[in-house]
Amino acid sequence: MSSVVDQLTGLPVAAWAGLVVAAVVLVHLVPLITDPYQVRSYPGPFLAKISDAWLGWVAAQGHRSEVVHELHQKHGKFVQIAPNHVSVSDPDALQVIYAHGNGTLKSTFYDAFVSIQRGLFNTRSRPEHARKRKIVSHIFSQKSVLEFEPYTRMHIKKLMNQWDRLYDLAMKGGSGEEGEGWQGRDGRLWLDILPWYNYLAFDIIGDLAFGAPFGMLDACADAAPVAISHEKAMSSYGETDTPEITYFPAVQILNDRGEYSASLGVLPPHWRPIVKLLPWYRKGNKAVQRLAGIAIAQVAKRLAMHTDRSDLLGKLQEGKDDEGNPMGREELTAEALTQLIAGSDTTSNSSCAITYHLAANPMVQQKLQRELDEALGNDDDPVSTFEQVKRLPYLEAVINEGLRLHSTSGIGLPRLVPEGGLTVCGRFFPEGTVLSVPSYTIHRDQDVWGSDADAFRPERWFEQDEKAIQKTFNPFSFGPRSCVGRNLASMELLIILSSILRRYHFVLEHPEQGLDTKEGFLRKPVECRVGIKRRTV
Ligand code: HEM
Repeated sequence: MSSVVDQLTGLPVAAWAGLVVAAVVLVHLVPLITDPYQVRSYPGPFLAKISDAWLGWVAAQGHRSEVVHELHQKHGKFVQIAPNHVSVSDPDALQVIYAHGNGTLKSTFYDAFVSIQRGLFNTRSRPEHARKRKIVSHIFSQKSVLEFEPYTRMHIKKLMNQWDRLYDLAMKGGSGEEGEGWQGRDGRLWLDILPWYNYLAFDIIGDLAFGAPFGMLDACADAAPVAISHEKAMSSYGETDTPEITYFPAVQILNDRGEYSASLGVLPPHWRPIVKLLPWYRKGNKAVQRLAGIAIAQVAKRLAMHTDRSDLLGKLQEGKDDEGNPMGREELTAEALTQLIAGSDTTSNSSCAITYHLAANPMVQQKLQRELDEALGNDDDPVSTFEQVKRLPYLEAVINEGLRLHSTSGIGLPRLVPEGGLTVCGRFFPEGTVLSVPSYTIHRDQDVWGSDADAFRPERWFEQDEKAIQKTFNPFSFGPRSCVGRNLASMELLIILSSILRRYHFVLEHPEQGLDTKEGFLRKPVECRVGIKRRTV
């Protein structure tokens, strides 16, 4: 043995390099030849067949949904996107891959999203998920969500006050930097609405999940308190003192974290410790730490308040599992963090994309405003109530059409085939294969949505086969891991969009440009510059 070691250590550098290259080639070619998941016959890029690096690279570029969509357009229903991963673009596959009872689990992709400890979103264990979901699901029941309405409406009012203030200044020829730069021109206030929707969504979820808003709407800035030392903050659990904090841009941190985790998560787990050393991934890893620091700082502050306020954290504290046990503080912090991540930029990016499409389609905007004026015309309060807008058909169609076309959650959410394998759309996949259905692609399926599937046209929601539409429309995913916050998300979108579209008229600043997006785990607009005119006094 020692002579083999002696011979190897005595090799020249060139021979070492040759050995490393040979080992890398072998590691990639053996699975291609032996085809343990029987996926080689599916079409897809050659690089994706031999290495996970292809999908990792595509994810890091920020347009995974579009790239996978093009592959489906070229190759059809089944596309191999990694050595053990097949993307299936068929609405029927949703019922099999994501349904209750078929035994699929979240893949190792979700390990890249863990911080503090596994939360409802990233736990891969079925019993652990069932336990958490039982505690959390009643918090998001329709009845419970209505208790959150006053907080939601209060922050929407704040956003409108800020826009009104800037509008009045703009009409006097003012301009400034608040948000991302604004100015008055041609009787309109011109600004990027994306940061404002982010301030709004973060303040709402901050208020609900941590007992106080981040104060972004007041400050007109992206800044959240972060615990400086996690270890120190964590070790003070049970004590009344709060951790030392500093301020970081939370929206930026969340974007960095999403891009990092979505790219790291598609790489094999044993590569990840090495990949994390690369500069781009190091920055993402820092974002994961800082995001955890936000939850630690906010939960510590909230618990020190000793209030009986009816919010998400209060309800999480009251929740008990089957044995009657409440969550410990670390789990509580991890779940509050889950809600911050899952419930903030999902709502803001969806609201932003929907507003973009309304500004780009003046006739649709006009029709929506007519419906809003008829339903709310006499009400002096500029912020609608859920009761007023929950059954406005055109508003609902506009929101659904925006969620369909933009697909905030657009990538195929990866699920692991269980023991015994799984048959999907007539094809058998053995245990260990990763399968996913890309929402972005099925949201553009012309057999379901018609030949104008790429257009923003809410009218289609009244025309097309409702059963096919409901089976294919997948913004909140499907089955046991579907969005637990769906009721809250729907309430927020209804109130935000009805209030804002009733009060303002929107046009695009650059109508010739499409909506530029960047995708990590979510598809996010990069910016959305519009001209706002106030419709009501
Ligand atoms: C428009 C807004 C929203 C969209 C499009 C959306 C979409 C989704 C999707 C697609 C999933 C499945 C993720 C996966 O399987 O990897 C999910 C899960 C989840 N969402 Fe949402 N969501 C939204 C708003 C919210 C809100 C407001 C909350 C709560 C504050 C929330 C909390 C969660 C949680 C905790 C999960 C994990 C559920 C589990 O695994 O049991 N979401 N969401």
